[in-house]
Amino acid sequence: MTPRDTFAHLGSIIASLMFVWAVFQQFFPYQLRKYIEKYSQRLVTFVFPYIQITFNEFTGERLMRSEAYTAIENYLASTSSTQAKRLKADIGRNNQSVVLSMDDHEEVEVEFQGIKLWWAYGKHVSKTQSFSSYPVTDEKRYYKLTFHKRHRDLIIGTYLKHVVKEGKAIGVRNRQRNLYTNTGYRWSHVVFEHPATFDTVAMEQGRKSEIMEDLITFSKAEEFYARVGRAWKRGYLLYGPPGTGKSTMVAAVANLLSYDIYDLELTAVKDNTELRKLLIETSGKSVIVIEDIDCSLDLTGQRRKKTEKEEVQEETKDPKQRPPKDERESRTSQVTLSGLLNFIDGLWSACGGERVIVFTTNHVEKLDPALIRKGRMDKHIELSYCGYEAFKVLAKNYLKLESHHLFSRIATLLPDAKMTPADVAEHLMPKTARGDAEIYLESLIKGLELAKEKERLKAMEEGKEKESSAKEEEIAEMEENSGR
Ligand SMILES: Nc1ncnc2c1ncn2[C@@H]1O[C@H](COP(=O)(O)OP(=O)(O)OP(=O)(O)O)[C@@H](O)[C@H]1O
Ligand SMILES: [Mg+2]
Repeated sequence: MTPRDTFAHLGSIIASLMFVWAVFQQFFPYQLRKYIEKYSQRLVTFVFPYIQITFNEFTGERLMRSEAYTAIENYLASTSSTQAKRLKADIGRNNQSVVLSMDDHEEVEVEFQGIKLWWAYGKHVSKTQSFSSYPVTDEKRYYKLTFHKRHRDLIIGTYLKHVVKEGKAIGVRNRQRNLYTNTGYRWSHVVFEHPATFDTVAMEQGRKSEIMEDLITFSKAEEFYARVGRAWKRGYLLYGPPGTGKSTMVAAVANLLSYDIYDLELTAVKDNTELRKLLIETSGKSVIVIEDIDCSLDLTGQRRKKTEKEEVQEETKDPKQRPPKDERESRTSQVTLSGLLNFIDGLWSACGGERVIVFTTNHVEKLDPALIRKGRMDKHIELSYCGYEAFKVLAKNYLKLESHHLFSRIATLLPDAKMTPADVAEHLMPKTARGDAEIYLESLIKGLELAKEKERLKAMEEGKEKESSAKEEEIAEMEENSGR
């Protein structure tokens, strides 16, 4: 029997005595009763050297759900599922996993810096008479923390802060995440449930680990950013041909860090004021992504101009449906590069909470160096054609294959075929109910051979073009010389 059990036993004896007291109290005069009550309380506190703190589920006049209660619930979830004998189960807020918590009147033991503490879960039930004739049962749930009074300072000062911080972090990890998109200057959202993770992204393991480490370090560096006086943000530029996994990687980043995603469509934003409004509304713990940045911003500082075809379409519209000219013109006075840069540099210093900002592009060479300099876009990541290591990731994920005799043939074809991971993945997609890996690998080999041949012809064409333009230049030079 632990000392606390002994005290608990003692407590129940005192409780029984108090019950006896309650029965007989009506026979004692009021003054004497008060006197005995006061001293019995003191006696209990004296012999029971433990402190108890109750955290009710609802607090305040408006009965808001207490943040501390929710944090404790999250904090105790894993201990409860391993220790408690009676558990309650519910669907988590991410709508995917089952969350376990201890049932009524269960208790778990926790250790903090070598000190034992006990968390109990309980409820007070009271019956209140409602307007209908049926009484309504009112349940008030609570967590009760018990610890020895000699640890009072440590528990109240350090441990409770630790519980709330830890519980909130677990809550963030388990929360339902959203994908926000903007229509004009308004965000709307859907639940974000993209399955991509760094395990499914096909790229060399070394680069993958480096990116993951960078992200995790960033997400834990709140104190560092505060100390050096920098806004807690990190910029990523993902570039490469279409179908090499840029959008997939954005989803993997959000899943790794448990962040929301804000997919900012710059072409739908009228001007810098709207852009500012949108960015200020983003919350912390989010990835803000601007896809195809080269198509959204003309890098002279103005937004992409309408193509001739779009202009003609607008002009040939029914005049009744066509917006007035002023409005059409004002809609093309757009977000500027300098506006965007100002926000990236300045805005987030004023808003708390970490943010990862990602630009994607197919044409990195077109980007203004000001947009992608270090400090704005801290990491430049090239996603390129499928190499052997990337292929192996796809084969493992799509076909559950770690090795195969056809792998060596694929390894020799890949470098010259210049096939994107999206195309490789297409060959590995299940096409029949009877999924035979060999059929898919052979289809990929055929695809690679074809792609290699195309690349060869393209190179020849380019070679010819170069040759003929060199010849043209030579002729022009000769003509010029002879004319002189
Ligand atoms: N590196 C990769 N790892 C895993 N899957 C990939 C990879 N690249 C492409 N894919 C697959 O191909 C599809 C298209 O890829 P994704 O949309 O990420 O390409 P992208 O680089 O964003 O292309 P775009 O430049 O056209 O936007 C994805 O659904 C994904 O399944
Ligand atoms: Mg994309």
